Amino acid sequence: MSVLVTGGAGYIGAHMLLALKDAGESAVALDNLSTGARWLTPDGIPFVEADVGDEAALAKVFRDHNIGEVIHFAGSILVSESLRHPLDYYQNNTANTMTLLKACVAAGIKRFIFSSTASVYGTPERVPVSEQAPIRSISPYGASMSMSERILQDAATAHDMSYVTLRYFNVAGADPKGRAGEIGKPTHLIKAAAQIALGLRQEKLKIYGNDYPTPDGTAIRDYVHVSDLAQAHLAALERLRNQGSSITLNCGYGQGQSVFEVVDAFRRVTGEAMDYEIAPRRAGDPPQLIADNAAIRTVLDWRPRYDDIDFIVKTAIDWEQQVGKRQGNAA
Ligand SMILES: NC(=O)c1ccc[n+]([C@@H]2O[C@H](COP(=O)([O-])OP(=O)(O)OC[C@H]3O[C@@H](n4cnc5c(N)ncnc54)[C@H](O)[C@@H]3O)[C@@H](O)[C@H]2O)c1
Ligand SMILES: O=c1ccn([C@@H]2O[C@H](COP(=O)(O)OP(=O)(O)O[C@H]3O[C@H](CO)[C@@H](O)[C@H](O)[C@H]3O)[C@@H](O)[C@H]2O)c(=O)[nH]1
Repeated sequence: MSVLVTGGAGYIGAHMLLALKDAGESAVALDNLSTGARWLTPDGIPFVEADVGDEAALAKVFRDHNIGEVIHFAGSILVSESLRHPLDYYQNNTANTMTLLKACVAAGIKRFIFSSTASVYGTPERVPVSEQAPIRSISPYGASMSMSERILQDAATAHDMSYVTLRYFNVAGADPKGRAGEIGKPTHLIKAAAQIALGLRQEKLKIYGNDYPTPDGTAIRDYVHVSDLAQAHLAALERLRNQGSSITLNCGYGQGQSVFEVVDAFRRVTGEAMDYEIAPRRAGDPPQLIADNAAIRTVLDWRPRYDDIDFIVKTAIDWEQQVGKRQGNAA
């Protein structure tokens, strides 16, 4: 049996494929290459170029490959973009997830892992935020994902499917062996800062807001290394295979860094201070998101290996250096 990884040519999906491959699992990647790239997927893993909104294409994948489980990463991920294009976000994250679930039910898939997000909490009343906190998204992105969570829950209950929904906090860094990393537009803080630190972009880092109600005025996030996140999915898979019940879990380290603290980590890692400028707050950004991760540590026995902001920053820089070279070679 193989694991179907949707969004397998994307940032987190590619790391998941590496983790599956390293664990000796058989996997199939599916991606429409809207933000992902075929070259990011590891060698030896079958790749299907298709859209998760295409029910016929999905039925064919389930027919052609012996799929036992689905891990669903395909989607649109940017909070600020979702405010400008809400309908695209509801289409890609909610409607297309529903199509994927219909295809799974038709194919008799019994185990499903869903990539959700801390954005479902909106602006939490207190941090660390637990899974029991109210769902109060403040962006179409967050709302599109919380709706998918609910659709998955209802479909699973009715169709004898079990699932793990993982609410990721801010995923960052790159494979420590340099086999994968984040590609595409540098909108995420750590990717943007890594490019600036390497001189790949001749501009100052923009810090979106220094007037948040946080100790240094900049927004706080719980940055989780992408390889630790991939390991959490392997543990989730094991839970489902051992007949564990469906569950929704936060995936973050339980500690936050402000934007200034991330800038400081870059200084420690590179030995040079980074030039920055203060810009207005970015719409849709909550002041603080930090995970209460007690549940995932207990239920999945998740033991992060890379919960160190300097290590995250280092792997992000190493990856940008490598991708910079690759693009230089391609030019
Ligand atoms: N990166 C983060 O910090 C973060 C945090 C929380 C949740 N998530 C969630 O994790 C998932 C993966 O995010 P990522 O950071 O790897 O993003 P990404 O953009 O790198 O990967 C998404 C992949 O899905 C593909 N895709 C998009 N729409 C598709 C469709 N309709 N059909 C087939 N393929 C499609 C893209 O081409 C891309 O390869 C998303 O659901 C995202 O919301 C990410
Ligand atoms: O150039 C930049 C980029 C970001 N930030 C700030 O850095 C923090 C983190 O921003 P970013 O890295 O863009 O991530 P988020 O907007 O927090 O969103 C990410 O993390 C969420 C979970 O918390 C996921 O759901 C989203 O998919 C993912 O894009 C925020 O306060 C931003 O305002 C800057 O100050 N300058």
